Amino acid sequence: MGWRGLTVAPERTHHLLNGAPAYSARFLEVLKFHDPGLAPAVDAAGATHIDLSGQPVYADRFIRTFGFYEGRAAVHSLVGCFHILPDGSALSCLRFAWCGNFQEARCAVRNVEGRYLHLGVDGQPAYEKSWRYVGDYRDGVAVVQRDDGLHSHIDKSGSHVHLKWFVDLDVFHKGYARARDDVGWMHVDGAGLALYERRFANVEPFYNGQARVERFDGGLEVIDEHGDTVVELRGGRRSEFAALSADMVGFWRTEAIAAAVELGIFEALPGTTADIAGRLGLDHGRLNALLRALVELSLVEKRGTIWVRTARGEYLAKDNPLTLADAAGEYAGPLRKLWGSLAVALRDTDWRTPDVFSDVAADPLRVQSHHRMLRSYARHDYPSVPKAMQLRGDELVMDVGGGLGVLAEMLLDEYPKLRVILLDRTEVIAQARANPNERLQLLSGDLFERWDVKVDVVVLARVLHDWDDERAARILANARKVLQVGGRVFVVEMLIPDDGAFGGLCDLHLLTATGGRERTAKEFENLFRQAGFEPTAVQTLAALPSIIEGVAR
Ligand SMILES: C[S@@+](CC[C@H](N)C(=O)[O-])C[C@H]1O[C@@H](n2cnc3c(N)ncnc32)[C@H](O)[C@@H]1O
Repeated sequence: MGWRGLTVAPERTHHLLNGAPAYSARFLEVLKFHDPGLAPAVDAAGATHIDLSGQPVYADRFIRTFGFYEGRAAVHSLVGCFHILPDGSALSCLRFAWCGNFQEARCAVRNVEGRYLHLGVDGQPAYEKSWRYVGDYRDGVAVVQRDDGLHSHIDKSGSHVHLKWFVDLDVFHKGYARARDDVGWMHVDGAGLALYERRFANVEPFYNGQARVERFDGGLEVIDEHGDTVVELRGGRRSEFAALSADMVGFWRTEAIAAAVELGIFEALPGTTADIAGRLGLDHGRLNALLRALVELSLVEKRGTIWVRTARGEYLAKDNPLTLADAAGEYAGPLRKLWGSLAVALRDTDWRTPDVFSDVAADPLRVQSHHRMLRSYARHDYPSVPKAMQLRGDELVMDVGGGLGVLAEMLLDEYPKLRVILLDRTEVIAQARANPNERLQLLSGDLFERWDVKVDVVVLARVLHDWDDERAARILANARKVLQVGGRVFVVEMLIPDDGAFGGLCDLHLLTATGGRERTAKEFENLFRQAGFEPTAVQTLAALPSIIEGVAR
């Protein structure tokens, strides 16, 4: 009988053979035997591997040892983690922060810089790159996660199996992999293409052509490879009636948040109800009602008798650099009023597009608040944009409709020799002047008038989505005029997919607020071509916006 007949005794101090101790030695702990007949064991001196007779097979001791896989075992030592061969010698001189087990002649490790990669059988990196995370190989393919959190598949040489990236991803089981996009889980084929349009809360791998999936309403069903229902295993667990009712009163949330901000609740925390009521001059009972609603919205919580802001509630504090306090007022006030005309906007061909920027300009207080709101979104969404743009670093960049200059400043920080011209409306430029930077030139101007400059790069961050195709094309035509052939344009915008509903409500928001629209990558590329740009790349970022890049022809 070989090592397969040995089992770990219930006390975990030795192994059994046919129910009797396989040897006389006792250990602090033993694990299962693996090929070639060695088991991890811990004695008073440390962690080692033992043979079938319970004898340590080498003299060294480690902090921790793991089972042999493909003739190599991971060990933790004082100088780091590495693999040993059955005689206890190190596979290579490399040391890691963590080592996995060999599978299919590859092994996942994390190096001391915190980066993951795969080793080959010689213990050396199997390819040059390193990743935020890597999984084990299965049938020659592994999942890797890049720094922006998205996942894809690589082969054993580290090359991409396809160029699709997903929020979450699994290895292939019988030709299909489980994958998740922003909407939900699906199955993809070897090219990374979705097998069907539906998305689910969860999916299992395909089993003889069918897979069990959980719908977003909690229902369970078995689907075929077209995503069609074969059999329903459990009906929806959430009531569609209740879900619809909750959607219809979505404004309760908008208004409760705006009222709390207006009353200064988030500045008055932490405190007891009596403290806050006293500070803000509010009725105790009504304040309590508001605080309870804010708990339901995960914005405050009660610790003992003290109300405190939650991590989410912190974003409503007015002194938070990412404050959404201004957004709360905008959404409950003027922007909500514009939504009230949605049916008119959709139905009436002569509906007049709102001029939100002139409306904002007409109220000096709203100029401040509206642009603080945009500044918070920019601070939140743009940190990865400058690096992703991969500029040379010495260009003159024009940030058109650049607002208070958040992206411009991020660009100047990333590229110390860069110069930026920021163009925006007069009242916005006046507010932007509060943050002078000698490499930043502020220019009052109009998106639709001639821009009297020559630059190397034009950036349009969340500008085109405010306008219909005709006006977006005019802005891009202006961008083309300030560039020479070879000059580059970067559009930073959320992309909506060719199929599917993602971004649908955002699209309606733009229609009501500015008469604008969200666009697919193809729609941007068409606009680029009309304006004399050749589309060159679309980069998806972990944050909401993508970067659509073009070169002036
Ligand atoms: C949605 S904001 C984007 C701001 C900034 N780029 C960002 O991403 O945070 C649109 C910007 O376009 C500016 N804008 C709107 N109409 C304009 C016009 N006719 N001329 C110049 N700028 C304009 C607004 O003032 C605002 O700063």
